[in-house]
Amino acid sequence: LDSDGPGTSSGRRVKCRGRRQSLKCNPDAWKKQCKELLSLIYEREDSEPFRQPADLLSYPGYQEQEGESSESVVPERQQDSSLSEDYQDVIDTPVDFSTVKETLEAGNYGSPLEFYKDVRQIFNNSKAYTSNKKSRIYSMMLRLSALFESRIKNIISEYKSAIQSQKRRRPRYR
Ligand SMILES: COCCNC(=O)N1CCN(C(=O)c2ccc(C)o2)CC1
Repeated sequence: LDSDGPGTSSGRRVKCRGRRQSLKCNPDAWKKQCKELLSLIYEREDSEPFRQPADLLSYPGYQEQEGESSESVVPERQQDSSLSEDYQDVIDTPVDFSTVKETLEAGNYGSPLEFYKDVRQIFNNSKAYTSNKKSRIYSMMLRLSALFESRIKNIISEYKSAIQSQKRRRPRYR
């Protein structure tokens, strides 16, 4: 954590003086940060397969994209678009970004850790479902997961330090 100016000469980290509104101290800052991260994810084409619940009945196109060439290569899963039953067999907790977005906007996440858990489930489902590490959707998931992990770790560490500084500070009498 970077020092916060003169108050740190004694080596004590003075982090959350004065108003709670400053970014480092506000234990609610994570909500806006997660909304911004979600917008960034939606801007990426890589998120397209993960914005709606998996349903290959409406997206048979994915099976063509799995094979290298267009000839009758057996696509990753069944030849017909029955992936959705198969998908439900394989994946116990289906989740996609539309449900994560709704939960966040409804204020139903108590912390960024709960948000993180749901988003990581999206990626783990894709890992569990893919039978070919070179599949297009799998590579989209890997790129998106790398972006997400690089951004969520600061949101979570700022949240944890804001909570910590809240515990250590003297109780303020109203
Ligand atoms: C436009 O979005 C349609 C809804 N989404 C999906 O249908 N899918 C996204 C989830 N999913 C996979 O992660 C996956 C891994 C490997 C393969 C072949 O698919 C299955 C397909």
